[in-house]
Amino acid sequence: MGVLERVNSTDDVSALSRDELHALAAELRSEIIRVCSLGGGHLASSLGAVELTVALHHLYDTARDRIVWDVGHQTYGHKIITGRKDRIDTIRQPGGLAGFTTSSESPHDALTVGHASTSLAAALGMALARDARGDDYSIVAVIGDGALTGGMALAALNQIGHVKPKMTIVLNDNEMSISENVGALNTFMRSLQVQPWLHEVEAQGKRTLGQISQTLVDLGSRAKKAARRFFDPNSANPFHAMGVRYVGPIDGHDIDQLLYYLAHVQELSGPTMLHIVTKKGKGYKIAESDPIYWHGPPKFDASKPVAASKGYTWSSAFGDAACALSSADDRVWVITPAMREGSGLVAYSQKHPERYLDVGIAEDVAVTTAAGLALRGEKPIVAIYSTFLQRGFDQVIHDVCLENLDVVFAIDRAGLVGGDGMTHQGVYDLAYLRALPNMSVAMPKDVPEMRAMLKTALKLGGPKAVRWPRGKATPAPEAPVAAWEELTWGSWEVLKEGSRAFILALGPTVGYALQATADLPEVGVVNARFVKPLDEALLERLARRAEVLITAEDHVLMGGLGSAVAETLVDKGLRVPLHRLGIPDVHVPHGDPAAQHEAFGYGPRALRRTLEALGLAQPTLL
Ligand SMILES: CC(=O)c1sc(CCOP(=O)(O)OP(=O)(O)O)c(C)[n+]1Cc1cnc(C)nc1N
Ligand SMILES: [Mg+2]
Repeated sequence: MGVLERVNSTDDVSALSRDELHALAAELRSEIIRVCSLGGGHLASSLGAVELTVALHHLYDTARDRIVWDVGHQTYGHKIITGRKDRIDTIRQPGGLAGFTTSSESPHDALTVGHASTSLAAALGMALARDARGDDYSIVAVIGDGALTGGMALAALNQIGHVKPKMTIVLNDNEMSISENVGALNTFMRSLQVQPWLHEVEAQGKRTLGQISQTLVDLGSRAKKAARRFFDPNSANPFHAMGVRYVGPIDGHDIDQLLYYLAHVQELSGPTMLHIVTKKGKGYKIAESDPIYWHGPPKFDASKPVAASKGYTWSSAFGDAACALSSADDRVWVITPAMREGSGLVAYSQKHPERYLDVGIAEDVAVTTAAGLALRGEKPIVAIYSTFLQRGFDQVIHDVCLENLDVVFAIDRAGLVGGDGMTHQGVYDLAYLRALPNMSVAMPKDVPEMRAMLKTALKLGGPKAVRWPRGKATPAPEAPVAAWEELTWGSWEVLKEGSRAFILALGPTVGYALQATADLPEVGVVNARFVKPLDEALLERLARRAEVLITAEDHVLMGGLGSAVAETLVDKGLRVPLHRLGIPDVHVPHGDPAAQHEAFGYGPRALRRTLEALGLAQPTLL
């Protein structure tokens, strides 16, 4: 029987011998590969955190002590050994385990996460609560080098260094975000990592000295640090400077080292950062060699893993459009907050490196850097997921809209996103952007319209958001920017006339509406492609003719297209009945977006049922 079979609780992990811990790590690694091969998932990050996971669960009672994982995507091993091994095959599947730590799922999950850089502030709060109550449980925040580029993390570190609560911060440094990590801290961390050979000499020296006396080992270590500071005062460690004790870097795949340092650090007062160096994808050659693709692969054949093409997606279309727009106008820049691959910008970053900027996981910095560029006459495009734009919302108001600057927001993953679930749904941006003076928001039905919207937005200037969903797109023939359509900003298009009713559709629901009404000449379909400004003149004409209007959107109802239409009808005193379809006031978990669209009433079959219920279509027997 393998060790993992005997692990049914974290108490079991605490009781394991060193050899059994090593065996458990190997079995966890195989299990993570197997699970991700079945349904996809965050493979490389979880593989890189295996030894750390085993060491933490051996040392800490995680039902009581708090392990605060940043992002929480690297926790497949954590989930397996905290009582969820029998359900781990369901991870990210409809009704299955979440892909990130989720407090409702297990007492071992300290909090619900998915967005980066929150762990340090959350851990600080937990430490304050613990100390205020006179409790003595341990708090360990685990933050990746990518997540540490987030402003929240650095601001929290500043506070932690000031308040000095007893806590451990494990910096899991694998030199990767999703792409290669960026920034000065990343460069500094590289300087801390001396060449492997020097590491080996040092380790050998420690082993030899250790056979004589541990005190000598400690003395040697202190002498090394003193010498480093003496010969190179600039090696002043920023973490030290922020009042956080720094220890490391150590090998994050060496369980013995991890146990030794974690146990010692645990005894120290105040906050201590333990810097561990790991390899993203550790133990799975193909993931080690390509941690970018294997950060979050779709399902694959574990016996012969190959990186599969994701096909032509909306992100591909945007990447191509950005390349063309930047070639046509040398004032066009593209800024991404650490989502080069996800936003389809690999080719762009190679073709226009001089006008490409990856600011790290720092959406606020992305937005305000764009504002700075626009203030000097450039034409920046902020390429950003809908969910992550939430991190730069104040900057959109304060730094872009107030000055009415020429910044285009190219918003990817607008709508329900599937496996990433609750923390990543892109379903609020219409509501929060629509409210901003000077901002406008559009959503194309297809790639030519995406191109037209981006071109027109850049030409008109001012803050403009163009949003599109996750997933496949229908390619359009290549064409020079000069040949791309220029739109009348704020104009809708009637795709299908109707004598009795109209569906005002947006993005994916345009296709759904055409599908649901193909045999219904009395029901028209409008591509309501601008949510701000609405096409008020057309809306008024439709409202005066129709028996009923229906809005259908892959967005929360509160504040979306349907709200905008309702407000306008009321303001204009138009009494036509309005039927709004979209996401109700709930957090939507991971699942299959198409099935969720049907469940929320705006998929093609659900739309048809609504038309039947409104007497606009014959009820079907099915
Ligand atoms: C899952 C997800 O959405 C991830 S995982 C990840 C890289 C994290 O790098 P880190 O070094 O912290 O961890 P590593 O993968 O182990 O190297 C990013 C940028 N994202 C997207 C992202 C972007 N922006 C924000 C605010 N949160 C998230 N989660
Ligand atoms: Mg990393």
